Amino acid sequence: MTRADLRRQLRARRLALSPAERARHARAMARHLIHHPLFSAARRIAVYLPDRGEADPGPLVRAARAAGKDLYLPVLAPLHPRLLWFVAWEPHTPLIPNRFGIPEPPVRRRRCLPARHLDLVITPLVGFDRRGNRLGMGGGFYDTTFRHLNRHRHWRRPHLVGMAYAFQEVTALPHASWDVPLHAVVTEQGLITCRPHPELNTKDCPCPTG
Ligand SMILES: Nc1nc2c(c(=O)[nH]1)N(C=O)[C@@H](CNc1ccc(C(=O)N[C@@H](CCC(=O)O)C(=O)O)cc1)CN2
Ligand SMILES: Nc1ncnc2c1ncn2[C@@H]1O[C@H](COP(=O)(O)OP(=O)(O)OP(=O)(O)O)[C@@H](O)[C@H]1O
Repeated sequence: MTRADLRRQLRARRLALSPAERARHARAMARHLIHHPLFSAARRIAVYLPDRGEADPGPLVRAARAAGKDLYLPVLAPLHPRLLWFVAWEPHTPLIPNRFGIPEPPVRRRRCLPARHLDLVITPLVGFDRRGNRLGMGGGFYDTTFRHLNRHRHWRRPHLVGMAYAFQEVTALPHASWDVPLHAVVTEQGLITCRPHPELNTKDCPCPTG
């Protein structure tokens, strides 16, 4: 099966969930994450606004606000085809649809945070495997934005955690040189800590520069 076929199939399955199932799974995902050190240790957390059947970070967002965390949303960087900026998101922040129709806050320089200053990034995804390979919407946005995690082995932040339904897991996704592996994936069934290929395992090994 090609990547495009796999995307189509998994996206259709996501869209077929009922609103009640979607809401129940979203609450379970939040429960699994808020009891995990990845969440408790994080102060600056990026989330996303769910689009066309994506897992809903809503309950997690409410818990994060209650816990006093700072929240950020991805914004398509102007003048760059594949880069995301992260902009502060408070309850009153106005939102404007981007070119894909996904709402985003307006870019104000003092509200933008460099991606490497985030502690935790909750990423949307279409498919994932247990090595942390991620199939996204095909824009290469998250890989481009967090490529420092591959290039500089001593940079551990932010932690990238995918949010997905358990049925979005596939046995193995092909790995491209620019893919930035996910640290973990949270589904309605629990939190999966990913184990990258040994030769790609840059984050769990003791590192002289780290
Ligand atoms: N909710 C959410 N926000 C997000 C992402 C995401 O995957 N989900 N992104 C993650 O990167 C970035 C936006 N990337 C996106 C890439 C493609 C499409 C999309 O709808 N593609 C169309 C075809 C594109 C076209 O022809 O214009 C499609 O697949 O139907 C949407 C978002 C930033 N924000
Ligand atoms: N570092 C890079 N160098 C060159 N091309 C890249 C790089 N990152 C991404 N791309 C391009 O972006 C395209 C989409 O990448 P990929 O299929 O991995 O996106 P995705 O992870 O599914 O999408 P997204 O992160 O936006 O949800 C690739 O086909 C490739 O052409």
